[in-house]
Amino acid sequence: MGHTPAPILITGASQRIGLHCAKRLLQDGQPVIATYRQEKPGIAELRELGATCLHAELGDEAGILAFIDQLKSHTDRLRAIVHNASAWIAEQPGGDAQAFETLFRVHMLAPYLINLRCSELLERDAIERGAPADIIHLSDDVARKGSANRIAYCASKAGLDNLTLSFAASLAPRIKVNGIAPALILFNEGDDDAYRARTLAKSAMGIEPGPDVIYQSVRYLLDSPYVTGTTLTVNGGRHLK
Ligand SMILES: NC(=O)C1=CN([C@@H]2O[C@H](COP(=O)(O)OP(=O)(O)OC[C@H]3O[C@@H](n4cnc5c(N)ncnc54)[C@H](OP(=O)(O)O)[C@@H]3O)[C@@H](O)[C@H]2O)C=CC1
Ligand SMILES: Nc1nc2c(c(=O)[nH]1)N=C([C@H](O)[C@@H](O)CO)CN2
Repeated sequence: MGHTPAPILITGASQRIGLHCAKRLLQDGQPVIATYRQEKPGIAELRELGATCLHAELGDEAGILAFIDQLKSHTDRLRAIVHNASAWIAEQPGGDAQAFETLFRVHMLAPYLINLRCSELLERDAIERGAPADIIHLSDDVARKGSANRIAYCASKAGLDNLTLSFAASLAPRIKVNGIAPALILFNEGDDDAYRARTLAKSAMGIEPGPDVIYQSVRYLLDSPYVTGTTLTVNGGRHLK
């Protein structure tokens, strides 16, 4: 029986939501393995807090497989996997096959291969603890209705929602698999006032909530012994307008 809790893997944790959730989990006393693509100040922060930070290029198969090998050289068990890494790419006129493929790989192929090849690490922890382990997919509320200007992004997130259902059926009862579908959580630096006003008006709550609402959702899913195959909508009531 391992005395130290098994780590939680969070992909794309160098900034914003992933970084916030990694820091909150570390504050909870939970070991974290964080992936990054570019060395950013957030990675130095996580190292300072004791996280293991591993480089991962999740936009191509070779990078995904290389990361899985690297991960397995660092741990033989995992409490949970949070698939947070994401590229928010808008459509180019006429489409861009390379962008489409990158979105598919980051949002679907990486979770697919990591889940299939690392479920043994989750099962090992679940058996040791006598309680289920977790996989959490960060999706997007926009998958519910489609997106006129991020068609490929949205389709890849819809595919991720379907992976949640299949993996939940396949991995129960030792591993729960759920999604979180946010709408606006955090604006980006370049978002101008007009865009911000338009976006805030799209939800019933009309606020930019910040990343802790996602950590709260992650915490709920980790702590529930019964919820699986579910995608939590964290959208401020966007579907009501
Ligand atoms: N922010 C929001 O309001 C919303 C967010 N979401 C979802 O929540 C999650 C977190 O959102 P947010 O924090 O804004 O995400 P970001 O746009 O900040 O992206 C998170 C990380 O993904 C990593 N990433 C991107 N492409 C790759 C790649 N090819 N390989 C490896 N890593 C990659 C980046 O790493 P690096 O910086 O090191 O390159 C980045 O730091 C995402 O899945 C997003 O789709 C959904 C709806 C709303
Ligand atoms: N990978 C990302 N996905 C999304 C982002 C982001 O910054 N990175 N941002 C959004 C927006 O919040 C959008 O919902 C409203 O501006 C959606 N997905």
